Amino acid sequence: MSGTVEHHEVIVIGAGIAGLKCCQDLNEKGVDFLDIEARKRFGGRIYTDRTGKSNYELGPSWAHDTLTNPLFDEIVNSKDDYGLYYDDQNPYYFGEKLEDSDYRKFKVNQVVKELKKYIELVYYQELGRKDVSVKQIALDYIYRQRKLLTPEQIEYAPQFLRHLELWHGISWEHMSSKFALVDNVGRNCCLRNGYDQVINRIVESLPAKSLVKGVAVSKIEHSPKKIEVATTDGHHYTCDFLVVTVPQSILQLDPKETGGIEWMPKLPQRITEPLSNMDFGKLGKFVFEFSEPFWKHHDTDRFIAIATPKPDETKNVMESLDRNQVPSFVESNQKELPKPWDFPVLILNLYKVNHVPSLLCFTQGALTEYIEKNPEKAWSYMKPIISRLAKSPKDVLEPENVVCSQWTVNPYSRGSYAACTPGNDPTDLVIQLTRGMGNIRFAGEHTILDGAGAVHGAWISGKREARYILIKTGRMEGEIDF
Ligand SMILES: Cc1cc2nc3c(=O)[nH]c(=O)nc-3n(C[C@H](O)[C@H](O)[C@H](O)COP(=O)(O)OP(=O)(O)OC[C@H]3O[C@@H](n4cnc5c(N)ncnc54)[C@H](O)[C@@H]3O)c2cc1C
Repeated sequence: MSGTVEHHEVIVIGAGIAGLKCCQDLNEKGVDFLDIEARKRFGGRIYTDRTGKSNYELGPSWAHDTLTNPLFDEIVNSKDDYGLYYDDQNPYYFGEKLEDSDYRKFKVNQVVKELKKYIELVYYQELGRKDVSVKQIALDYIYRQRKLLTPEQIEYAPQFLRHLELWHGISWEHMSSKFALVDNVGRNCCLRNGYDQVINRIVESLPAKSLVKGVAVSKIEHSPKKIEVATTDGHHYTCDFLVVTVPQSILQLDPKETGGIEWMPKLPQRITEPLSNMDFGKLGKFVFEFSEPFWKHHDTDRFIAIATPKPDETKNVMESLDRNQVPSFVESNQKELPKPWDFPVLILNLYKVNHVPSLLCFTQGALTEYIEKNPEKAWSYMKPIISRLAKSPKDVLEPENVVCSQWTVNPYSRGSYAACTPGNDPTDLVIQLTRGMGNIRFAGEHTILDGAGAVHGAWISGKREARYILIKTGRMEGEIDF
C-alpha cells in the first residue's frame, strides 16, 4: 500500500450495533479508534423508517431473550422512553378461505406444538441424526402420527409450521430442522418508539471525528507485525487491532463485488470452510399506511396469513400415507413469480401497537427478493391477503404510502441474517471467528451462539472484542476466556 497512511490503535469496520458497541467500550477507556462504515448512515441492519405517519422498523422490531438480554436491561433502566410493549397476544390465523375459528376447530395449533416437540426429540435422542429440511421433518412426523391425525391436521399443521420462515427468512424447503426451533429465553418485547434510539444514544456518546460513513473498506493486508486497511475513497490506514463487524454475507462475498473485501493473505481455511457452510436469510418488511384501519380485529396485535396447501402436494401426501410410505416432497419452482397465498406472511397490526392505521408485513426468501426488487408490486401481492382481514371487500382501501425494506438489494447486507440450511452448523464458524486471527478480531450477529442472529447477540460480540483489546493492552484486568 502506498500514499499517506493514517494510524489508529484500533480500526473497526462497520457501524452496526456490534461495531458501535465495541467503539463505545473502547472510547470509555480512552482508546484511539476509527470506525469505518460503508453506508451513509449508522446502525446497519437496525433501521427505523421515519418518513410516514409513525416510525416503522424495517430491521429489528423486538428485543429477544429478555430474561438474559443485557442490552434490554440497559434499555429498561435508561431514562429514555423506548415505548416498550409486549405484542405477544395469541395471533389471529387466517387463510385464503379459512378463519381462525376453523383452524381452532381443527386443533391445528395443538398438532404444531407436538410437531415441534417431535423435532426436538429426534435430534435429542439421536445425536448424529442427519439434518433434514423443516418440510421433510414435518412429513416424517405426519407419517409417524398418521393414524392419529385428521385430514385437516395433515393438510394445515405443516403450513402453520412455516411461521418459522418468518423467523429465519428462508423457505422451509431449505431450512435446517435441527436449528429451526426458536426457544426464546423470556418474552419478546417491541420497542415502539424506534430501535434507532439505541443506535443514536451510542453515536451521540462517541467523538464525531472517530466515525467515518459512506466509505467502504476494500482491502485488508496483514502480517504478524502490521495491519493495513484500504478504503474505496483511496485512504490507507494502519492499526494495532482491527475489529471486522461486516455481515457474514460480506465475508462470503467475492472481493470484486461492491462491499467485498480483499484479504492479503487470504482468510485461513479454518474460517473459509465453515463460512462456506452457512447460509444467509432474506427476511423482508413491507409497511402499508392507510387513511383509516379498515380491517376487523382492531385489538389483535398480529395476524398470520397461512399459505394455501398445494392440492397436488396434499394428494401426494395422502397417497403415500395410504401406501404406508413416508411422504417426500418435490422442491417448488422458485423461478415462478410468487403468487399470493404461496407463502406465509406475518402482519403486525400497528393500529393496536402504535395507534396508526398501518400494517407491517414480514416475508421470507424468494418473496422478499421479489418484492424488494419490485417494490411497486408490494401492494398488488399483499392486497388479496390483507383484503381477507376487511369486514367486506368494498371496505378495502388503497394504501396512501408503502415503505419497503431493501435488505437483499443493499450491497452491504445482501440479506437479513445468518441462517442454516440442512447440514449447516453455526458452531464451527462461531468458534473460528471468536478465536480471531491474532489482533484481527471479528464481531457481529454471526460470531456468537447466545443471541445468534439478534441485536443483543451482535451487541454482546462487540463488547467481547472491546474487552479483548482492553485486556491485551493492559487497560482492563481479566482473563481472555476464548
Ligand atoms: C428484517 C430484519 C428483521 C430483524 N428482526 C430482528 C428482531 O426483531 N430482533 C433482533 O434482535 N434482531 C433482528 N434482526 C437482526 C439484527 O438486526 C441483526 O442481528 C443486527 O442488527 C446485526 O448487527 P451487526 O452489527 O452484526 O451487523 P450490521 O448491523 O449489518 O453492521 C455491519 C455494518 O458493516 C457495514 N459494512 C458492510 N460491508 C462493509 C465494508 N466493506 N466496509 C465498511 N463497512 C461495511 C454495513 O453497512 C453495516 O452497517 C433483524 C434483521 C433484519 C434484517
